Amino acid sequence: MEVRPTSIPDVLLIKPSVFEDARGFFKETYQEERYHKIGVGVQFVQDNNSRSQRGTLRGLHYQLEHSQGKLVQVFRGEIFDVAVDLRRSSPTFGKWTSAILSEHNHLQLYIPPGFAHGFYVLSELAEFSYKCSDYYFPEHEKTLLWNDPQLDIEWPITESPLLSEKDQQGIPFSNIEYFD
Ligand SMILES: Cc1cn([C@H]2C[C@H](O)[C@@H](COP(=O)(O)OP(=O)(O)O[C@H]3O[C@H](C)C(=O)[C@H](O)[C@H]3O)O2)c(=O)[nH]c1=O
Repeated sequence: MEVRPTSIPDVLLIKPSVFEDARGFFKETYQEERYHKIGVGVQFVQDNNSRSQRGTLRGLHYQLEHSQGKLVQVFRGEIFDVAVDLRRSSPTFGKWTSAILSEHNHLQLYIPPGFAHGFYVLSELAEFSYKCSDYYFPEHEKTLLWNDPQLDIEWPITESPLLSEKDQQGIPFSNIEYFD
């Protein structure tokens, strides 16, 4: 297992050990003791899975109350994954970091509570799977505008993305509620 730094210290890029043989491969996608040791300091309580077609952009979402830490990964396809630091007291407040996660690189991104999260699908199809450290509370969910000019996220977008109704009406960074 390898842990790689990202441009935001608390966001970790993790490469699990992958054991390949003539049948295919095996990897542990989560192991509490080992992940706590490398800094994944949360207890996960919910697993999610979404499937998206090429050009889909989901995000940028966060729960202001019941903020969720997330361990995200892709089991099919490839995505451009983004985390935005919304913790006002953080030295990287308002900064974003990204990673290409794919079925081939096996990379996982750990995003602690206090961040907005989203991704853009680069492959024909993306099977996205992630662990959350708190439950889903739709009443507390917020959507940060994915293409907010102040954040200036460098999405590798080739055409206008496929967005949900909710994501089309994201709130600009200057108007959202942040974490202390
Ligand atoms: C997130 C969630 C959604 N849902 C239901 C609510 C809707 O009926 C349906 C689709 O929800 P939504 O359009 O919010 O799904 P995404 O756009 O993939 O949302 C996720 O997108 C970004 C990438 C995230 O990081 C968040 O985990 C999450 O907000 O699933 C549930 O029942 N439980 C849940 O935990």
